[in-house]
Parts: sequence; structure tokens; C-alpha cells
Amino acid sequence: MRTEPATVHVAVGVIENEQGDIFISCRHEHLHQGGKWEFPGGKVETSETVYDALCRELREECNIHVTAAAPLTVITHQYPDKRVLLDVWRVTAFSGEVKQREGQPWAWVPVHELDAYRFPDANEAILELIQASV
Ligand SMILES: Nc1nc2c([nH]c(=O)n2[C@@H]2O[C@H](COP(=O)(O)OP(=O)(O)OP(=O)(O)O)[C@@H](O)[C@H]2O)c(=O)[nH]1
Ligand SMILES: [Mg+2]
Repeated sequence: MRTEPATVHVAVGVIENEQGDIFISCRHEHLHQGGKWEFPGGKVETSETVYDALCRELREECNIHVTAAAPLTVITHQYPDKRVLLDVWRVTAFSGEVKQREGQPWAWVPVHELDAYRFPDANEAILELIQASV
């Protein structure tokens, strides 16, 4: 008998700077969807809320302390090898200077240039929402 693997619940942050550029980083090659660009974030642990996970992941991955964020969308996506539920938040206020702490290439990208980057398939709806909001 084959059992379906559980959905991976992921908190994802869309961080914008004063110019309206969006922070993205490139996933390490050896990871799931490696080599593609992503919004920072990571798995929600059982003991935490999605908002707590968002704050923890953005502190760990990009050095900021989130002070306000609003839900943007929720996406479920089935990859050939994995099912994910992306809980996407727009970070509206933070303290600290954004920097990539995990050795990934990173960039601040104007919204109209996001199309030049390759993202995981699940991200399509996120990109449409960001582009529609400028
Ligand atoms: N962070 C992030 N993950 C994404 C995005 N789009 C997307 O499909 N994912 C998928 O969500 C899953 C969780 O991401 P993750 O690898 O960042 O998790 P994590 O930071 O907790 O790392 P870990 O693997 O070391 O525990 C991965 O399978 C990844 O491919 C995105 O824009 N940002
Ligand atoms: Mg991560």
C-alpha cells in the first residue's frame, strides 16, 4: 500500500524596500527546486504559528526582524515529488538590514523585472499578485 506524503506547510515572505524592489534569493542546487529563485521562508514547525514561522525564517535567512506583515495568498501545489502549501505574507514593516545569511545568491528586483528570473512553478500566482499590485 502506498500512503501519500503529508503536505509541507511553508511560510513565505514578500519583502519590499523603499524603492518598491522585491528581495529574492536563489535556492541552493542540492535542495528541492534547486537553482530557482525564491522568496525567503521555510517550513512551519508543529509548535509555531505561521506568523511565528515567517518571523523566525526571515530572521534566520535574511537577518530582519519582522514587525508587521499581512497575508497575501495561500497556494497549494503538487510537485512530482512533493506537495506544498505556501502561506504567503507581504512584509509591511521590519527592522534591521536585509542580508542573505545562508550563502545564497540574492537580489533586490524591480517588480517589472521579476519575470526575468526562474521561480518554482508554485510561485506563478504569487508573481501575478505582486505584478497586479503595482
Ligand atoms: N522558501 C520558499 N520555498 C518555496 C518557494 N516556492 C516553493 O515552491 N517553495 C518550496 O517550499 C518548500 C520549503 O522550503 P525550504 O527549503 O525553504 O524550507 P526550510 O527553509 O524550512 O529549509 P530546510 O529544508 O532546511 O528545513 C520547498 O520544497 C520549496 O521548493 C518560495 O518562494 N520560497
Ligand atoms: Mg528556506
